[in-house]
This record gives sequence, structure tokens and C-alpha cells, in this order.
Amino acid sequence: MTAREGVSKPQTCVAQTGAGVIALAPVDQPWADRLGPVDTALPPPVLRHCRLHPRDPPPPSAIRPFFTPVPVRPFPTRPSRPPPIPSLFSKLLSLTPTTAVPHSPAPPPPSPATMARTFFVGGNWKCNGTKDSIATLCSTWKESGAGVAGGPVEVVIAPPSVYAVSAAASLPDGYQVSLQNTWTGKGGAFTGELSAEMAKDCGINWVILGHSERRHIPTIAESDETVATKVAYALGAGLKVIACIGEQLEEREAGNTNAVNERQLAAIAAKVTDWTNVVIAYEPVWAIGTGKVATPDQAQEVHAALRAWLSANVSPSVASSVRILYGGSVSAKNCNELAGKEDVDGFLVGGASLKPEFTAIVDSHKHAKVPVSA
Ligand SMILES: O=C[C@H](O)COP(=O)(O)O
Repeated sequence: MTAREGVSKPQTCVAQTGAGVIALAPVDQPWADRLGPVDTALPPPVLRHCRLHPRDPPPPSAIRPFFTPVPVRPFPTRPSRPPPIPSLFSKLLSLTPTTAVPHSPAPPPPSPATMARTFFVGGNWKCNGTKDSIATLCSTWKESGAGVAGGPVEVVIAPPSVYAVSAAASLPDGYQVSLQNTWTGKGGAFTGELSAEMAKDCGINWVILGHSERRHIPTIAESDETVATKVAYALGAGLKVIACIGEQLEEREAGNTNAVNERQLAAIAAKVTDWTNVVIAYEPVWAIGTGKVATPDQAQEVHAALRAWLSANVSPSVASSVRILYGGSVSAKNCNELAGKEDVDGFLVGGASLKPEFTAIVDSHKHAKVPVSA
């Protein structure tokens, strides 16, 4: 049944967030589109559960008086995760709170145990390499027995685009190839750009978008909005996306780590409806290329917060299934301990992906705590 079938005005829907708050509003408002099944336990007029999302526009002022915050049982979460952070939703609720109504809690999300996340290791070669160095590296990897075809880990290498097709033929079995960037839309008069369609045409199925170097190098300076537009377009064109987010050192020191990451993620969430082909890479900018890796606890803390944000603002199902990678000075020495953290589903590796030790990082999937699916 769609949102409006069988619904006559005025009616009310119930929205529940991961923070355990519901709000009431007429169902004929655009932001109330994601209605669930009729809940007969709820009082008349007919009430339905729905989930608010940050892409929903603010409600028209005429309906603000209908918003009613009601404490309810929070969604079940894994014990080690902090409570969800419903920052955008809290703003909506603060408009005009009135009174509480009885209700039934939303059904619980799928158990994490049923939502296995295949370990993922990405190698981002950035603007490095020559035909010769790539041939040598690939030979070294192959001689060391690398190869992941059909295995419990997914490996994706992002060479500079001019080498992407030739590198694909040289890589170990099962290693996939990614671009490091694509254009915001379809091809055309955009000198120097590559479209998602061109990647597909060349048999390349992945793209890295929103890398911190593209966000923060002043002559590139991609905004949250640009990154989100690229992510949505690439997905629509059939690519899989490694979407990067991460805070800068001064933002972490100011206590804004979660706020910055949530802002970047919210921009993407506002344009993405299907997360099946999205992998999130959390890369603290202060750890990239510096040799200063985040501690396993620091990485886990942010990954857990991101998963909680996804649960509250997208869906518990997406939060349980989306892979969240860590990136920033990952090496053969530190990868196993990082891989052992519950919410670390793999890595996006820069410098070490240009070295023989990369295969040891691939092997760190053996230390992963998350159940894997081949
Ligand atoms: O995309 C990869 C990240 O920027 C990490 O680079 P890094 O491993 O050299 O620190």
C-alpha cells in the first residue's frame, strides 16, 4: 500500500527515531511519505509508523502544532554502541511540542548477526605510479600468492585513471578496479572530467568519491553537496561507490568529530535511497599520509557513532549492512588490531597499497570480528 492509499484527511502518522521519540503529523505532508503498515494498536484516526529522514524538508509551519514528542522504547542497538544521535530530527521536534499519545513501538531492526558484512580492502594509489612500477607491484603481489576470487574479502584497487584498464589485467585474481573520481553527471563539454558511464563502459564498477584530498585541496575544494551529487549520480549509473568522510585535526580538537562526519554523511544520505552499493570510508584527515594512525578505539568510536547515525536517520537495516572502512596510515603493522574492532569492516589504504605489504592488509580480514559473507 502506498502512503496515501485509503487515507482520508485529516490523519496522523507516527514517526519514530532511534532516540526513542515519535512525532505526529498529518500523513498528507511530503515528509511523511515513508509510511509503514497500519498499526491497529494505535489510537484512531488510523496511525502508521514512518521514519523521518534528514532529506525530508522541514514541515510547513501550518502543521507544526501537530508535532508531538513522545518518549518510546529505543530501537535495540548493539551493546557497545553509543545511543543514536538524532540531531536533525531533534530540530524538527523542537518546533512545537504538545502532548504524548499511546502507541506501539516499531518492529526491531534485523539482527546484526543476520546482516553479515564482507570485509573490504581498498587500495588508493592516488596520483602515483608508472606502467613499469604497476607491472612490478602486481607481479610481486601475485608471486606472494595474493588472490581473493570467491574469498571472504573484497579487494578494490584505484589506480590513476589512465592506468585503470591496463592495471585491471595485471592485478591478482579477484582484485577489482575503481576510479578515484567521476563527474557530477553525464558526459559532455566538461574538459578533463570522466563520467560514471565511461567507467562502466570500460568494465570499471567502482569509484572513490569525496576523498579528503578532493574536499580539502584548495584548487579542488569539493563541497558536501558536490560529493553527494557525484555519489547519487554514480550509483544511478550503476557504479558502486566508496564514499569518503572524515574530520580535520582542528575539528577533532574542537570536539566536532561526530558533527563533521554526520554533516558529510547527511549530505550523502539526502540524495541516496539505495545503500546496497555504497561503502563508507571514514578517513580522519589528520591520519592520512602522516603515519599517525587512529588508535583502534578511536576508529571504533567513530564507526559506532556513524552506524548509530545511520540507524536513526536512514534505517537500522542500512546501519547493520553498510560497510564502514577505516583509512589513514593503515599498514601491515597496525591493520590486524584495527580489523578486530566490531564496527571496522575493512580499510581504504593509501601509501601501503603501493607496496608488497598490501597483501598482508588484505589478509587482516582473518582478524575481523564481524561475521563475513563470501
Ligand atoms: O585513500 C586513502 C587514504 O587517503 C589513506 O592514505 P594513507 O594510507 O597513505 O594514509
